[in-house]
Amino acid sequence: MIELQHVSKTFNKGRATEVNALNDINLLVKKGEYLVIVGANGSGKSTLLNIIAGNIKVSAGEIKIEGEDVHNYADYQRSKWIARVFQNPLSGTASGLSIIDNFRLSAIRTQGKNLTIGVNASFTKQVKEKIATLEMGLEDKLNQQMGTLSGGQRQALTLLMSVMDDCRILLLDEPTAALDPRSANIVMQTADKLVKDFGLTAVLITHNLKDAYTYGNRVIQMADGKIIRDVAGENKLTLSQAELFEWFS
Ligand SMILES: Nc1ncnc2c1ncn2[C@@H]1O[C@H](COP(=O)(O)OP(=O)(O)OP(=O)(O)O)[C@@H](O)[C@H]1O
Repeated sequence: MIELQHVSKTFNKGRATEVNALNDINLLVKKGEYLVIVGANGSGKSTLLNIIAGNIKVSAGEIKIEGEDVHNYADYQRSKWIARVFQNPLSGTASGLSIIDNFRLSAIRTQGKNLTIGVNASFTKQVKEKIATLEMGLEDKLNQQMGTLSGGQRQALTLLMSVMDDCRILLLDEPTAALDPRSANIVMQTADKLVKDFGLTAVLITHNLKDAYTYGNRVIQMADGKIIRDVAGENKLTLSQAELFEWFS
């Protein structure tokens, strides 16, 4: 669960370049909800995601994650709950390491000093089984360098790593913007499956009408740092693509 109360963010306060990126945002994303955020360039979508992730501090307001007040927590302190997938497939994984070493690194990051991970055969088996669910044939290439994989394969593996970490919240920041349509489809479908299978709370930023239409059970539109439209459940299902198209401007 993610809860924002009266959250505002001003960049460059007091200077000629001052921007009110977020204006008094109130938002409750319930456990298991898959929220899609749309809106024009500069409407505040990334700032909102960065504030949830802890990459930037709020100028005013409160933020709770899984019921805990994380107002002053940095991103690394929030990483036990939050996984994030960025636009650039290179950001989620280490190119020079193998697939299995990337999974080890990811597990060590969240499980701290549990050094058994590195030598544990059951860990490798577990990773292999998880990767097989992607149906990309990567389960037989655990020792292949991550840098040799396609962008779509890397994004799908990044998604898997985040759920193996036991994260409860998945932040998807235009995860398919740099991918060809086929890879983009695989990544979006993988994310959707993981959100459902693991009951994750997810937030997706997208400029893609089809993705906003197809995925998620709630959609909000941002404009000038505010949430100006918010539709969930049945009402999202009945929203037509033509109606949703209006939300992108
Ligand atoms: N670090 C920063 N310093 C100064 N201004 C910023 C900073 N980050 C964002 N802004 C400004 O805040 C406003 C909201 O930006 P934000 O990136 O959140 O919008 P967005 O909806 O994600 O846009 P896009 O769709 O183009 O990614 C914009 O006017 C932007 O220029």
